[in-house]
Amino acid sequence: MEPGGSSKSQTEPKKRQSKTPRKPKDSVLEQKSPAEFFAENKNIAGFDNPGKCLYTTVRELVENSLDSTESISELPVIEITIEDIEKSKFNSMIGLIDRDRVDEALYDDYETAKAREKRLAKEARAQEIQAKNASVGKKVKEPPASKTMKSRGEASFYKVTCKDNGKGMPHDDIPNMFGRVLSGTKYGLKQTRGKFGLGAKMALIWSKMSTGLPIEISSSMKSQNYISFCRLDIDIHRNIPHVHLHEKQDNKDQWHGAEIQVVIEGNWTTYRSKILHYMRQMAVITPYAEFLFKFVSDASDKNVTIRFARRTDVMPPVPLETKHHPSSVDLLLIKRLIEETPKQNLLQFLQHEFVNIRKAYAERLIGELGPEFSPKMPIKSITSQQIVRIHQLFRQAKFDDPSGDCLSPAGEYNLRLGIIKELHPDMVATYSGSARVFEGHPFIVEAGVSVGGKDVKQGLNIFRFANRIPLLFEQGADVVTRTALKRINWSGYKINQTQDKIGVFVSIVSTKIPFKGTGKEYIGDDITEIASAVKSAIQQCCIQLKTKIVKKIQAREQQERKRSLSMYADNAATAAYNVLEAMEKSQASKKQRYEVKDAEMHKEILTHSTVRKETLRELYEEISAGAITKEMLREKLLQHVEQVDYEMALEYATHSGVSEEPREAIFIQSLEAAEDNFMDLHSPAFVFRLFC
Ligand SMILES: Nc1ncnc2c1ncn2[C@@H]1O[C@H](COP(=O)(O)OP(=O)(O)OP(=O)(O)O)[C@@H](O)[C@H]1O
Repeated sequence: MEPGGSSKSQTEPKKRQSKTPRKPKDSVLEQKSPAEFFAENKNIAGFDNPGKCLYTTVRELVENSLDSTESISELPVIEITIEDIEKSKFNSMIGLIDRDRVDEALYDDYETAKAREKRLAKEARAQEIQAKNASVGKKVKEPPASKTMKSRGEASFYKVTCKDNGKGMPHDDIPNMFGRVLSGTKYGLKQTRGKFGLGAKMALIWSKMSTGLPIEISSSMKSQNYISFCRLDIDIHRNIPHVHLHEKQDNKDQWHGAEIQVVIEGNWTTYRSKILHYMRQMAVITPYAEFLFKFVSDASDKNVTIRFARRTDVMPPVPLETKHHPSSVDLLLIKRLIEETPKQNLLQFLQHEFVNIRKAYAERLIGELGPEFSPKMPIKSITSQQIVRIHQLFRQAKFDDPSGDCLSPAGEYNLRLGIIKELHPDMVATYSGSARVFEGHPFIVEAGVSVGGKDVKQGLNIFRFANRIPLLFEQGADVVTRTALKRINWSGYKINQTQDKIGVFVSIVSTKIPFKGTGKEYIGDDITEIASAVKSAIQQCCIQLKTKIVKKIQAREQQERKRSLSMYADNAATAAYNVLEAMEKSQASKKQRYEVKDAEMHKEILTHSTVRKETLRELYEEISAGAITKEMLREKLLQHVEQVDYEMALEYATHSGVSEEPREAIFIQSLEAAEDNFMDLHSPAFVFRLFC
């Protein structure tokens, strides 16, 4: 179709078809479409209540945008706007005329005159008590919110828009991508944020349930001369898109990407901080992206605009699609692979449809399967029974672990940058573990531990990421929280678990994140492989931090010693001078020579003074002539403290191996920083990325 043209899609149902025959007359059996199932159980996809629905909608759209931009290696520029839609504006959007209440007593928030009087009296009493408490300096509690605030049925509506500079979508695929539950492009074995083919559809289902308004999608792929525009909702019973408008429009600016707009019921007040937290954490794990977040409402004092600026142009490599590991497949999957493989015989099938099965190993496996199997047997002739035999062998045989090359971890460089950018900690250590494996799926755990910083509370502040998605809910049961709380001996690393402001960042990437539930909120603590990798990554960071902390403590102690010694210099000089002066006066009368041998303090002062005289007589002469003053003694004492401090620092540096002056970090920018053309140099204190 040409730009400007419009059509009703074939996927639009005919009116009379919209009701699926539920069950034959004499049967008790019922069926549900996936869309119906998720509409009825929307909490399992993170759509629990209006506030959480707003949060999850933002999250699903942002994550789709990131997946899309990264799939074409484009530095992400993502704009998210939540627009508060007032009731009358919402009504006019759906063509409903505002109507004043006539029968007040019908409403949930209606108060009889008596009830109102009672409430006001109660509120006045509470205010009085508060005023009294305040006047005697007692702590004043926030007064309970007035009951007249909002009626139960009064909802808030928001237009959520997310625009990206990603890959866009093929024109004809858009209706199914947004209007058919469990359809997507991320089902392959690959590390992606999205997986289920559900998120965007859930936003649409929620909009249909709460506002009845359709979703709008604009999209253009690279070098496409048109923009696809699609307005659609979903036929829940049949799980098919219901397209209102699907057309091609001019793309004068050669824009590529997608813009999704959906109007839903939500609750900004209760989920504001969660949404902002999510954005902030997304900025930590994605420092190469630029996010512009806006909340817009008629009350300008409530409006929010936050730009999370891009801090690096270095993007993690694009995750690669990989093949199944023999230990991770089940009967169904083997059957599906057999049906779909282009390979002709069993040998080729084993070799090409799985990782870590080379030709010689495939031949050994076939030998082990038994006499009814042979390398040349046609793959399509394999029976269900034979599939069971293959499965049994796959479970028992030894295979090398998958390499993890297909994964795309954030990288220590980006993780560190993100932490520094968002938290400004006093110190930070990062660590990237090597690939490990869980049920045939490779995974990599990276961790960062920071101490101190801006907006960080005392104690453990845990930040969890899975396939570079921040996880904000169900923290208590998560493997990272449990490990940090129970399995790390913080004090052993000189970190005070309750007093210090500790940031613990753990990012796990895998071809399959074993989330508990479909809500992608947390990873269980019951997977030993993951739990042990998380523990060791955090410990590695702590080891680095301990070195830094010990140095810092020693420097601080030295500083304190120096400060207190300097503090006493004045008093000590006065005391010593007074003693000397008194002695000089008494000696002047006796005119006796006096050798200093035993007065410890005097000896100390004299030893370190530049005035080295053999006898006190000379000293007395200098005192009486005013050549030695209190001020001079003080100066000499301070010089001595300075000297001792320097010697100690030197001795410490010799012991701890610091042989040079402190260094400043410098950044060298390569002129042609080709992708992947770099190497990371690791040290306990930093990671240096060298571009070739
Ligand atoms: N902003 C976008 N740019 C390009 N393609 C998109 C965008 N948003 C969605 N899509 C496409 O629509 C498909 C469906 O998205 P949806 O959010 O429903 O599921 P998903 O991202 O595949 O998985 P999950 O439910 O786990 O998030 C995606 O697989 C993707 O191909």
